Amino acid sequence: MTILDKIIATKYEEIKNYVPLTFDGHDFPEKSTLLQRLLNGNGVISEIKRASPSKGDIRTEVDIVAQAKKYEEAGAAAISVLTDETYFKGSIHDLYEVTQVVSIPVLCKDFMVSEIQIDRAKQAGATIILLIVAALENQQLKSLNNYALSIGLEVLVEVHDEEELHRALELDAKLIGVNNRNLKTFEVSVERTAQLAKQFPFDEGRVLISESGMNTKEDAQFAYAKGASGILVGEALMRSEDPGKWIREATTEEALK
Ligand SMILES: O=P(O)(O)OC[C@@H](O)[C@@H](O)c1c[nH]c2ccccc12
Repeated sequence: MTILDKIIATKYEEIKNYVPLTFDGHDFPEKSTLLQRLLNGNGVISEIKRASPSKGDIRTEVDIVAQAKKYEEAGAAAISVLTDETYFKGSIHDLYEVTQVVSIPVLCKDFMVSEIQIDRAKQAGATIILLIVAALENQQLKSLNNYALSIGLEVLVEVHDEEELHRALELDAKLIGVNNRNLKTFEVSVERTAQLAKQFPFDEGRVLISESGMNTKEDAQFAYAKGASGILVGEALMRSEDPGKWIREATTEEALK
């Protein structure tokens, strides 16, 4: 059993125990789309990540509202909030706290296997959800994708190899994330982005986002040079003394317009 299998199995258990949310799903600051922002220029999807199965605790006691505001002020393309509780020490409440205070797009970062989770993400104010191709059967992938789009959410479709990229393209996904980290072995290599970029149809209105293992500005420049429009950064920003500076240095001028 891989770690991904374990996370998914736990997720099904978690879903059984969901208590209805009290958030009303309205009155959030209005948010632009991530796709539009990344078509304008290269930017950083900045993540709130307290812990992870590969790194253990990163910064569990962070003031996430302050952190999210720093991200937004620096010109982040979007904010990603890890909501998985068991393996990442996040929660749907973390997401809700962030969506209330920012007006840039917010990604609910979780292992989506059911429409209930998508409804909850929306109720908590997310504007984007993640679908991990490696974690889903084709039918499930399609129906969750259609469902999320039908309720007005954007979908970031995550891939790790060529076969998964083709499955994402079959959905006509516009936001495709190449995860540089293998979720089965935790191995990280930015070369993944370079490899898959070679197969990527950079037609109008489709963007590649390079996810994970972006530790330095040079990593960001490398990903952009290979064709990425955005990068998704968690740990480096959570550990940085000045996440705003990190984001500004990895964002192009056009992205801020
Ligand atoms: O902390 P990093 O290496 O910058 O990675 C961020 C992000 O890409 C990573 O958190 C991530 C990418 N895809 C995921 C799927 C589930 C959970 C987490 C992730």
